[in-house]
Amino acid sequence: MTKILVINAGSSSLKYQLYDMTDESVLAKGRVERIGMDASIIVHEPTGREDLRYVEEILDHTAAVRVVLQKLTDPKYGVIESIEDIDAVGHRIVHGGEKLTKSMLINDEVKQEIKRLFDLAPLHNPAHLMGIEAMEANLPNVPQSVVFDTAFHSTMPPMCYMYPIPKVLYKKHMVRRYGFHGTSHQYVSEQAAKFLNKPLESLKIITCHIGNGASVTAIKDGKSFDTSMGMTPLEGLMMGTRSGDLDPAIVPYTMVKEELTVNEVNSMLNKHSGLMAISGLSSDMREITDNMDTDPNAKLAFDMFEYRLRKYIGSYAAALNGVDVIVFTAGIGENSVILRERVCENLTYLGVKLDPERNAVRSGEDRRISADDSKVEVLVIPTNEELMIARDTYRLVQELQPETV
Ligand SMILES: Nc1ncnc2c1ncn2[C@@H]1O[C@H](COP(=O)(O)OP(=O)(O)O)[C@@H](O)[C@H]1O
Ligand SMILES: CC(=O)OP(=O)(O)O
Ligand SMILES: [Mg+2]
Repeated sequence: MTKILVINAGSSSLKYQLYDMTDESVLAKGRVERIGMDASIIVHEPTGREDLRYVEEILDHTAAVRVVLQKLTDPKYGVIESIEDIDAVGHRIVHGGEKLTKSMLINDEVKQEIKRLFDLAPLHNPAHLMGIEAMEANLPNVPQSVVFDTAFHSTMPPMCYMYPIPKVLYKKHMVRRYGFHGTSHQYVSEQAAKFLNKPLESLKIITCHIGNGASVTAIKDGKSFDTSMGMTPLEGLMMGTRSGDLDPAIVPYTMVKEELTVNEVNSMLNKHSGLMAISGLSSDMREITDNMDTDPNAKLAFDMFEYRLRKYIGSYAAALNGVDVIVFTAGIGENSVILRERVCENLTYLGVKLDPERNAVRSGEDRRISADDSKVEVLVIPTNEELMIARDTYRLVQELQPETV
């Protein structure tokens, strides 16, 4: 029971990693992108072997799952002999709501609940269910588990998760803050404590997961106290294509002025805002930083992104009454030297002192980027949501079949 396949199904993509849990090694990973469009891109990277990349029409998630299983067992590019060698499948699920607060094996009730939450994560949950059902169709006898982005944040107190609006909306329609990227915030906070060789419970930590989707979490006693995403992954920071926080009055106002439907305004805020909207250039931080010295729109996009992130860090330092550790992670957090520099140069009032040489190092390792005399430890910890999902899945299948342990 050691080979665990981890699936992260998005609306138009499906990412996968196959682990051997005897030593937590990755046997292969890859992704199918542009599912349902005319030219899907397939990337398969078996460890220690030649990578494969090609274009083919993949109509839906069931077809994408078939491609993944074929690649994993392919005579040339495969890493296992048969799909029977896969012992369990773990799925990332963005929204678990109030009921699904820990990782679990999939059953009909769990699937129903994921479905009930479609409205709260319209970009993510429908795709996850497609991924689950496609896997079930292809591997009917293999146990499958779900690991929720929201789970780590279920420790938030009501003061942090309630919105100051009529309570009936919470009772009737689940309107409250849930938070996301929890698997990542949890992983990097645990790694940070290990790196510093200090008990996790003794640290006040602010974790910044800055990828295409981005969120900040305030962690105390090893638990999520507050986080920047809310009922949906739209609240909080400015992101690649998402607005993050704004005056809610903008929604009805623009709907009236521009004659937008509910779907159109949702799409505007989720898919056509953020870095993309302000720069008019790209949602990709690399393109923004490459162009910001010459393009004023790219500069404004970067400045807003950085400023909004810094304000959250400041407010979470207030929420925790101080901060011992700031962690940067995910695509931008791990890679953008300039973003980390700009954020930290304006946090000196907290006692943050960045070491520019350490900050400039490019590496896939956990690392300190603050100076030795900084009052706050500033770390870069590469996230690994897939490993967390594989670990939880492995634990759940072991509990299921204790005789094989
Ligand atoms: N070297 C780099 N410098 C700056 N930004 C980078 C670099 N590499 C990746 N990124 C940024 O990371 C973001 C994607 O992050 P990622 O965590 O992969 O997002 P997601 O998982 O939400 O798709 C993009 O904005 C991309 O530009
Ligand atoms: C919750 C969320 O925003 O996820 P992602 O960053 O993968 O879009
Ligand atoms: Mg991500």
